[in-house]
Amino acid sequence: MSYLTSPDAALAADGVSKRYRRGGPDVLDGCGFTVPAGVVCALVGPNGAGKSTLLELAAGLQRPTSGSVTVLGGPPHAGHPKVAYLAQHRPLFTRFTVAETLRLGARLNPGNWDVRLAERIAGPAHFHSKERVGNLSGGERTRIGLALALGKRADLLLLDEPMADLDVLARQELMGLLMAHVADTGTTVVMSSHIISELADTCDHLLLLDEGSTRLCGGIDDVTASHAVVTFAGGPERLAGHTVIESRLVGRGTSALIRPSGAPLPADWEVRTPSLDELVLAHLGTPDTSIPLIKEPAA
Ligand SMILES: Nc1ncnc2c1ncn2[C@@H]1O[C@H](COP(=O)(O)OP(=O)(O)OP(=O)(O)O)[C@@H](O)[C@H]1O
Repeated sequence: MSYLTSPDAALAADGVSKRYRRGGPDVLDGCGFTVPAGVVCALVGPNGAGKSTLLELAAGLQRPTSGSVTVLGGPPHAGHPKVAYLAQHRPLFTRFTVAETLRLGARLNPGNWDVRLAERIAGPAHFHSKERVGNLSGGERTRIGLALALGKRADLLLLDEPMADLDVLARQELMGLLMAHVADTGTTVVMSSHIISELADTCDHLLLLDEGSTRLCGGIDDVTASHAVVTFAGGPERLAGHTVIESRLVGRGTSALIRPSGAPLPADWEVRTPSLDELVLAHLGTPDTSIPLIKEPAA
């Protein structure tokens, strides 16, 4: 499947494969999608699906084995002035103090550094300025990483599990700051996470990876509206003609998550739109990747 790179795309991949070593497995395998500018995109998928690899390709820290990645209309490269990347392992200079780390952020982004936002996230209200980064906890390092990423005033924020090791209050505070920043600036965000319910509240776009391929990509409202949870009396043979993502017997009836064929559904069926959780779980439980599940980008 070919994905045309729209001029409005913040991030696009076309036939991207990635193999880390010769003879090794394809971590990404012909992956294609478009993330439009201005969206907050949830990047989801099981462990090992290739989410971090994809973000590293977009950040220019890895190169695809084949295919192409486009970032803000051009090729990705490390140190892109308009792209900020929060890596999963939060690489920071451990001997630096917190204050030195924020000063480095300012120095690396001359004329383009939001000192107020960076200080709000990781300033004196949170850290003693002489605290060494190497002594901080995982959640505290995440806070510093987010300060560096958001302070950069980037057009594209690539965030690898940004809330993973934060406590509940910090999560609420930093997600709130991130969303306010996005509302103010229109920054595009691609954010991986395993906590789908949290993403449902904050993201408007979905990119679902499984075994290195795109399973679903599109606006969350569009993607959920193109599916239905249906419940009816009788067996699964009544689902013929629809694309069945998941089905199970309930009592004497059937409950299923389907992509309706377009024909009117029988009047005796109960029908509702799935939640994002239901949709993602059902797709990840479906091994058949040949079903055309991906929403094509608009021409
Ligand atoms: N530098 C590397 N060298 C070799 N293999 C790698 C490297 N980085 C990742 N991999 C492999 O690529 C696969 C995908 O890893 P990746 O970290 O991209 O997945 P992920 O979807 O982010 O997983 P998780 O949800 O667990 O963070 C894994 O099997 C991993 O072992």
